[in-house]
Amino acid sequence: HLKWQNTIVTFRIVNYTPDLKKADVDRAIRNAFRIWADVTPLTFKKLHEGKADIMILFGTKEHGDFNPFDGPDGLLAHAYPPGRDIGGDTHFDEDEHWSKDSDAYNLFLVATHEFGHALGLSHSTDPGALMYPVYSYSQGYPLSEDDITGIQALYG
Ligand SMILES: CC(C)C[C@H](C(=O)NO)C(=O)N[C@@H](CC(=O)O)C(=O)NCc1ccccc1
Ligand SMILES: [Ca+2]
Ligand SMILES: [Zn+2]
Repeated sequence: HLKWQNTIVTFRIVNYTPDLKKADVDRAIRNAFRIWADVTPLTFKKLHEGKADIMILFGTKEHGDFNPFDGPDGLLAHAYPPGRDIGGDTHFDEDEHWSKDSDAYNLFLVATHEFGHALGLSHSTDPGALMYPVYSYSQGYPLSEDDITGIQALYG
């Protein structure tokens, strides 16, 4: 599929980074989903066990999907487009430092970018877009017009 067929999309945080308090990870993930929920008809439901649409985990190097991470910097995270099984799953490179401020790398910002992929967006060529391929820290609202146009072309 290009997109999720249900308006309720489930997610589960399978493990946590030691870089942040559990509550900070939960908040960053919740806020990242809210950004997309606010511009689509989608609702995101957190599961505490079992198989969710979007399984979220932190791992290093080879972490179970044959798309290994690469140590500090470089690849930060990846997410699979909508679909069964690995579809939607979102993985973060635990060899990065995850932050809740301007320190590299801000978990909320990276998660919002990754969930864009998990909802079906690919990269943008617009340097002001959150879906631009390269991380850059910014405060305030993370989505550009380009991001919103993109997601509403899929789910609007
Ligand atoms: C080819 C993919 C798998 C590269 C990967 C990515 O885009 N994941 O969504 C990634 O980690 N990209 C790095 C940049 C790079 O590897 O060149 C990145 O900063 N991604 C996270 C990001 C990008 C833009 C805004 C916020 C977060
Ligand atoms: Ca890395
Ligand atoms: Zn990306």
